Amino acid sequence: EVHNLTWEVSYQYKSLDCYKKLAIAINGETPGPTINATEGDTIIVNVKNNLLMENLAIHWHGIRQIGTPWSDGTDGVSQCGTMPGDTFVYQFVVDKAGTYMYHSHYGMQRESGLYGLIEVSVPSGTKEPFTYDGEHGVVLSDWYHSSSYEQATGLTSIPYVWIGEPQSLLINGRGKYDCANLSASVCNAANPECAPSSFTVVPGETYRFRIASLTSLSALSFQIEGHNMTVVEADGNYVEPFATENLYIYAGETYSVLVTANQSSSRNYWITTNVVSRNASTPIGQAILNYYPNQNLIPPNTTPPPGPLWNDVDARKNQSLAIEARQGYIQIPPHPDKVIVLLNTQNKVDGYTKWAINNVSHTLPETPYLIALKKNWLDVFDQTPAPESYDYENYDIYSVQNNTNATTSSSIYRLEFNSTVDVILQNANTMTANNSETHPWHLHGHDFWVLGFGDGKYDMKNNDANYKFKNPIMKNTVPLHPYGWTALRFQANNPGIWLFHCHIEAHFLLGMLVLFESGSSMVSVPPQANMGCGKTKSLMQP
Ligand SMILES: O=C1O[C@H]([C@@H](O)CO)C(O)=C1O
Repeated sequence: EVHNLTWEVSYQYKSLDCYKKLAIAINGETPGPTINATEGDTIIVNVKNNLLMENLAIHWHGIRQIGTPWSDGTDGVSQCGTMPGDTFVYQFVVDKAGTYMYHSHYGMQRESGLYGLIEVSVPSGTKEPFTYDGEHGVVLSDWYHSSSYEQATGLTSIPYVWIGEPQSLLINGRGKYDCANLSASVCNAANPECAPSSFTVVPGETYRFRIASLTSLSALSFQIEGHNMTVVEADGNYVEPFATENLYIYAGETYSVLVTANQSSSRNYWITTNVVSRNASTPIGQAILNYYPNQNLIPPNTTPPPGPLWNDVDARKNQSLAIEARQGYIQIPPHPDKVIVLLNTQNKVDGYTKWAINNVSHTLPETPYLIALKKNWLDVFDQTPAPESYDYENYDIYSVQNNTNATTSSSIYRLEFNSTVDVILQNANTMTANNSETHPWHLHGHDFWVLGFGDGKYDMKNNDANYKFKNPIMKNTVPLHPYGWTALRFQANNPGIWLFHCHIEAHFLLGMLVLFESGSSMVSVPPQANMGCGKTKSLMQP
């Protein structure tokens, strides 16, 4: 089946958390429309940029774009941003059932609300390894009252101005800011736009909640008062089911959990989400689990569950360790052809605060990499190979980072086509004493196997011994925990050039990204629609 969608992207005044602020909407809505499709379907999205004053690119997060790298929607990598007034047509196949998402991949635009869910069901006649009676989609996001322009300006200035913590957490685009002391024209608690989201369940039935985190900064915990959840899917891959009271979810991750409506049906229950990993004052986000036939917006008279403590790192690591592939769904190449170690540090470069990988803070070129590679334009990006390791014998990951030798570069990693690559993400202290952050790393164009997580410095001499998992799950986004390491393996089997980056908007802007090229010479000639910027102007036909 072919789904032909027409989207108009524009700024709209929204009161998502009761506070009136500009948001980017698709056909007037944020979150945008959910894309519902069946495995094997073709999705065509005609995206009209009505933002008036800024470019646009939309990334289909978790969709591997096999054979369609032009549709990955990443400004500076796969395409030139679509200019105001122009329409860009994305076309791709959703080749694997599961829960995915889409969002802007232009500057820090995602922060403004340009995102939504992609739900891909199994082909008819195929059974999933679990059953349920109904389903609900849940988009989690954090919400700032400052604009992405103010944020990006502060982050790229001297002195550095950090964005701070979000004002609200949203569940399906609805939150509640405290409007006390603000005029009703700015913040109106009675505005129906910020009434809580409500999810209706029939007593006794089991529901699949497809949950995606589109936060720009926050790591979250998600919980439903009085109900356990069973995790069954992560990033479009089946999980060996495990029950939990709360789900930790990092920016760029998706999960499916099964929830049975097995509590007293005489009332509704709270659904809450709260910030973890950072010491935020952001209030919890709230929604309602509505037991039919109670009225859907009646707030329970219980205290909403506050969720786990922000600094309970062990609980988060334990969930990471609990996620394994569902039995029967594992096939992994036994050995890597190459091992790349990526040290994550916060650095100063020429007085600017940056994030760097092996001391290189990455920048995107004017001309998209994919087209530069196809055309063999050597002057578009730095041809020096990106560094594959750091000085791990001497480097102290616990000391305050004050590298003076960090640089910026547009260099890339070139991987042999079809080779198996292990990537070890190594965390370290930031430029603040006794501080190391959580970074959710997302790979475009592929899923990877999660080989293991550990504390401290990864032991390079004792490679495989560090890998803990018997049944590594495939994912496209994985957390790197404070002062720890995360190991993953993937096959470079998708021709093109693909971003691998921290999914925190501010960190991506500040260079916390790398690029993996493989088999790009096999990619066919780029559509004109992807061109128009940098050197690609020379390819435009009249
Ligand atoms: O990139 C970041 O900068 C701040 C802090 O390190 C300096 O203000 C922070 O918490 C980040 O994640």
